[in-house]
Amino acid sequence: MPGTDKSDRSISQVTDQEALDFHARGRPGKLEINPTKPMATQRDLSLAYSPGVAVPVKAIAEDPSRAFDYTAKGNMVAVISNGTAILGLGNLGALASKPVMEGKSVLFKRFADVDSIDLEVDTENVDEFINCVRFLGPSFGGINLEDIKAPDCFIIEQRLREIMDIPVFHDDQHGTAIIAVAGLINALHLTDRDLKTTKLVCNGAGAAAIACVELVKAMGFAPQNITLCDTKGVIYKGRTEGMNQWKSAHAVETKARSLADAMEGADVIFGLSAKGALTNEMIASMAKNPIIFAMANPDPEITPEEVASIRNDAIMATGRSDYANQVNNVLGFPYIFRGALDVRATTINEDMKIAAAQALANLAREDVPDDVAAAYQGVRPRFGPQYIIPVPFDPRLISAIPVAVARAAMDSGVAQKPILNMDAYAQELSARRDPIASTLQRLYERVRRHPRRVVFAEGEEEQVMRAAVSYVNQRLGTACLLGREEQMRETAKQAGIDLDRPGLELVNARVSRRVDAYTDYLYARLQRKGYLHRDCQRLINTDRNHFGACMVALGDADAMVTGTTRNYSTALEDIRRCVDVKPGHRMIGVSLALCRGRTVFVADTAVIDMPNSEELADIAEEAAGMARRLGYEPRVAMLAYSTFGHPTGERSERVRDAVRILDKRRVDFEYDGEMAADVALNSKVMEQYPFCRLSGTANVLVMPAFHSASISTKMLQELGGSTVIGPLLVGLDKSIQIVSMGAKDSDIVNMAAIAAYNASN
Ligand SMILES: NC(=O)C1=CN([C@@H]2O[C@H](COP(=O)(O)OP(=O)(O)OC[C@H]3O[C@@H](n4cnc5c(N)ncnc54)[C@H](OP(=O)(O)O)[C@@H]3O)[C@@H](O)[C@H]2O)C=CC1
Ligand SMILES: CC(=O)C(=O)O
Ligand SMILES: [Mg+2]
Repeated sequence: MPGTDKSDRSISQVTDQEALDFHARGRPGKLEINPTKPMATQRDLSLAYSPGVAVPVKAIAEDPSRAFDYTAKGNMVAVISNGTAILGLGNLGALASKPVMEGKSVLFKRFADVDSIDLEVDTENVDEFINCVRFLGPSFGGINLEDIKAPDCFIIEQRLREIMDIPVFHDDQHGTAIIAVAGLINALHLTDRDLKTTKLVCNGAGAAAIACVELVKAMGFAPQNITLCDTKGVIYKGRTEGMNQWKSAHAVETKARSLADAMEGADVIFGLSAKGALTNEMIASMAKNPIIFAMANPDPEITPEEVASIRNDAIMATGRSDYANQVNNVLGFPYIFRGALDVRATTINEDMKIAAAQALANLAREDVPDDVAAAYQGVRPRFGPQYIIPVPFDPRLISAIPVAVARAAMDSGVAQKPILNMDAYAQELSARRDPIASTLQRLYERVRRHPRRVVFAEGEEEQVMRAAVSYVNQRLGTACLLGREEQMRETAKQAGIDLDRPGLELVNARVSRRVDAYTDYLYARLQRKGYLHRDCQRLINTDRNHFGACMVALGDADAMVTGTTRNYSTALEDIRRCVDVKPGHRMIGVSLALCRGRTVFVADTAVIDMPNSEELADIAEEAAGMARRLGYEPRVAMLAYSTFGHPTGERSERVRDAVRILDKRRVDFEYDGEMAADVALNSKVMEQYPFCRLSGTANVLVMPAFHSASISTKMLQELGGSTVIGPLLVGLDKSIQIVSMGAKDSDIVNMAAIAAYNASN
């Protein structure tokens, strides 16, 4: 059954229940809307709403182009569907299409920082649909039509393009065509084929198929070498059944009548139809080194496993993320609109589409640099049959494709706001990349290559169970859930969590054979600190933090994560009874704050209350080490309220002394101070101190005390819109992390991955 297959093939394989839970949990759905301007005071209200709002209203009324300056229009795309062709699932109606449309909107934001809203229009009447969309034009910078069945989609798109002055793009047609053509360019290259003589069969003659065939012909394929098939078989000249003008335009003179006939000796098959439409016999009858793009979603026309069982000379692609070569329009629409919006293009024309396809094809041929390799599950890909197209998480897409699209728009005369400096534009685009995703991806990737056994100490908690399941599903290693088995099973049953899977272990301290060993170990550590043997036995038997930490201390697990049910300091005390600080190190907390394309490490956010100068220097070293382990070259700012001696004060003196201590220690990273936070983080302000030894703005901030560290990270999170991960515990002899109370399963699994990562580094 789709979605329940638990084979090892995929790291993103999900069960149906997981998919439902994902959508239902927290705020239902996948989107929310956030304001971009403060709305806290009477003055804010007066500016944002009446009377202030009247000023931009009048400006726009006078000059409509000002809407791009004063409203969100220029970065806003509507994803619009009537649900008549939802993926390959058919006509399930407008409402049922909402999860897909919300998903597309999220992908716009996630991959290209385009704001997007989904609109489901409840009509199958073409004129009604067109009328509904045309009048929405002023609200948006672009319209992305989605999952509208053929031939209605052709009429809808064409009419809307004629009457609207913003780009209208039917993603299933052109997005799919662009990606399929990019993959095809590379597959033809690898199989040494000449496109003029290559024979292509396309199964499906709907939105995606017709657009693909048109783009393939525009590339130079000979029309007589392309055979289109639909549910009635081959579309041949003279056929009358199930025809329309768009199919007729591609009808060929041929004796072939069935898909099987057409596929005999074919070089390429495009599947844009439905699950299972291709048979083993058809695949066997294709030419040598066939190119097979089975693009139906969610299930392809034929699976890569089936193809592999028949022949080993094929280049195979599907629309799914869990196989090599994902030919899916997600690789296109976010970036194509990004480029089109940035030059305020009036349309997305053929030149822009071909430029996008070419840019995508070229990207797959480039060497994959280190920071990109993390996006490719495990092995660094090299251009070849298993890698003809980049993956959606490839961080280079955001700079490569919009640049090509914007340039093509400018060259073809549809750009209303040309970009003068393309290099600067490419850099700006890279900064739009979501930094948390690439940091975590790199980390996950390392753990996947060195899977670790992690203790989830609060195993009876529902969110902890979900995190453990996710940890295992993502192939990060073994998850040990601590708790009473009966209780865990009951909670899991209620929550619909399947605990019976390889790699997930339920560990009950009360019946564990290791209780004596852990008790003896703990007693040896605590006997001169007022603990009797039976006190230690009770801690091991009844307290999961102690039991879990001893598992790690005695090598029965590599790492541990806890904290959802106890406050941080209590959990830390529990752990410290069982685990030492690493010799020569100091235990501190480091938080990662990710905001507007920047990542900064803040320390110490967890342990030392009022550090003296020595301790501040230690904190700098530990935090710099952590930054380096996560792939950042540290530039450490020793923060204070003063900058390089002004104003003077006792706390700043300590920070200044810490810098002198670091000088004496000859540490191998950049640091300077004392300095105020704006000097550390703003290059313009830093320029006023030309002697400052940092080569750029700081990415590690050492706070003068725990309270300032804690207060500032929490303020960043609450007011500054930053994502804050941590505090991460650094300097312990064993890898243990504490999440904050009430952490969500995704936070817990991130922490477990970090703990697993630290266990190897
Ligand atoms: N990988 C990707 O990025 C994308 C994949 N797709 C996939 O392509 C498929 C079609 O989508 P779309 O074009 O939007 O849908 P449409 O409804 O516009 O077209 C569907 C077409 O497929 C044909 N078809 C359906 N079942 C079969 C079959 N068993 N054998 C032959 N032909 C068949 C229909 O034939 P008839 O005309 O006779 O009814 C029709 O021509 C879907 O599975 C979708 O998920 C779509 C967009 C992007
Ligand atoms: C990917 C997509 O848009 C589809 O399958 O319809
Ligand atoms: Mg679609």
